[in-house]
Amino acid sequence: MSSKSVAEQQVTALKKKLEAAIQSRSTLEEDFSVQSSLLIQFIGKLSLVSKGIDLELDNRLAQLRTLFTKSAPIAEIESKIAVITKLLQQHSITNEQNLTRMHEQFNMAGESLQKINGLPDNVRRTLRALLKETKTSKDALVQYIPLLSQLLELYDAALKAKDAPPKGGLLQANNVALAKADSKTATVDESLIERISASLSALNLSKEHTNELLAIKKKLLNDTSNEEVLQHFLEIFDVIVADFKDEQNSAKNFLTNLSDTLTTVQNAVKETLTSQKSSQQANDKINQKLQSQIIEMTGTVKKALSLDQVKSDINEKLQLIAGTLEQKSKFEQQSQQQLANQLKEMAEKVDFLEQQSKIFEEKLAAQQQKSMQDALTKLANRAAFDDYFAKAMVRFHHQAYELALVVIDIDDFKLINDTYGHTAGDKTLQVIANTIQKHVSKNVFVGRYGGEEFVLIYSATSKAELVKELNKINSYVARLPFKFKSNKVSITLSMGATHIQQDDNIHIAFERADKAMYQAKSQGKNQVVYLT
Ligand SMILES: Nc1nc2c(ncn2[C@@H]2O[C@H](COP(=O)(O)OP(=O)(O)OP(=O)(O)O)[C@@H](O)[C@H]2O)c(=O)[nH]1
Repeated sequence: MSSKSVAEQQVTALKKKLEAAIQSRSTLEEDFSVQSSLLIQFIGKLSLVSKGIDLELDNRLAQLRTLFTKSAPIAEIESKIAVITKLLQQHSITNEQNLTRMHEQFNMAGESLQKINGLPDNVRRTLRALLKETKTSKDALVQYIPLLSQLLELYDAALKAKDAPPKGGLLQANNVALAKADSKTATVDESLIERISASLSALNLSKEHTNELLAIKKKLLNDTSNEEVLQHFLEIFDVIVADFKDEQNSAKNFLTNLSDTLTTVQNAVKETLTSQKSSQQANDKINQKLQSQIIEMTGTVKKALSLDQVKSDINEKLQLIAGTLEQKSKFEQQSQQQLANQLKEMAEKVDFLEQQSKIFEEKLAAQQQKSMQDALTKLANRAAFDDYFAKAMVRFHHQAYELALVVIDIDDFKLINDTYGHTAGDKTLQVIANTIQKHVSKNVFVGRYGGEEFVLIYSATSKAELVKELNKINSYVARLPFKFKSNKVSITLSMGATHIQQDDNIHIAFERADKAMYQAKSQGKNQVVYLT
């Protein structure tokens, strides 16, 4: 074959390759254009979805779209995508946080609604189902929208039920706060008054203020409008504030007296020291005078020429010395008297101070005792019980002994309050407290735990003895001749008892005794239940 035909063949082959290359490039370009337009569409949709969420994200997506339309270099497109990816990651984190917050807020709002009294049954049921459904968090915020709308509907239903006549049970507390204008006619929240009355009984004020408080409490229990209740609450606050002020003043007075007395004693000591100093100086002067008189007399004797002259000189000088000695003795007497007076004065001041300290100490001791005593029943209060029981538990864990705890609750006490009034309830509490105190064995701790609950702590009593004694107390109480509004009433107790076990702590032991007491209630009340 000639060299020309070889060249021609090569050219033809090259042409073919070129055509194939052009063909595949145009296929590639077509593919790229199809994929670019797909990507542009995708970015367009992404922009639509994320529109308004973040201005920067909006702008970046728009820029990316433009880069694709202009077929910009890949490197430029890549850097834009990196920025957008970062922004999207941040949004994903924020979204997670929002989701958690929304979940919590939703549940809180639902639970708040659940707590409202008097919610209609259907609303309560739907709410319970709704809250059950949202117990676990949703995957997207958008899923909360229908749930929120349901919750709003329930709130709406609750509000409508509240407005519906009669029985203002629902949202009653809000009513009281909101409708000042209606306060003259709104129903009085009796449970609130009962709670306040019970808390007032636990206050330890001075006798005078306790009487004032009792008078207001009496009025409070007869109040028929919220306005009166509010007025009496204000009066109660005034009495409490006045009592605090008195207490503060009495402590302040004592401290002022103490400070005055100390200042006086300090001054007296200072004066004594000064007068001692000045009397020392005066004494020195007299001694010097005496010394010079004696020296002078010795000189005169030496210089004297005749015995008569000596006699008369000595006589004269002795008189002078006697005078000075008399002066000295008078002066010494005077300063001793002065010193004795000053010491007496000081002793009186110290006595006075001692008396004052004693009074204050007694007052402090009484105050401390009061703070550990329940004002109504005069039994040990909750704080005293906590203290006593904690110490008993420490002793028990150091060396085990028969330590038992009893929780007592008066049966159907609310009924006494509701039927015969709070004052009758208070009286009942006092009588029952006295009866328990009177019939428990020696060395048993008796306290009022709060409300109509009492606690006993036994330190060396077996189960059999304990249950026997509790049953005895129960029957004493049941036989008490209560009479309210000429009705004979019998009051009973439910008691829960337990002995402390080696691996008990305060809470476990108390819970067991409390559980035993509730068991006594559920088994029909008026009985003792012992749990091991
Ligand atoms: N008078 C008066 N009542 C009090 C005092 N402390 C608590 N209460 C009332 O005691 C009552 C306790 O009632 P509930 O806890 O319902 O129990 P209950 O009526 O005894 O019923 P059970 O325990 O089931 O037998 C409430 O009415 C309280 O207001 C108080 O110091 N004085």
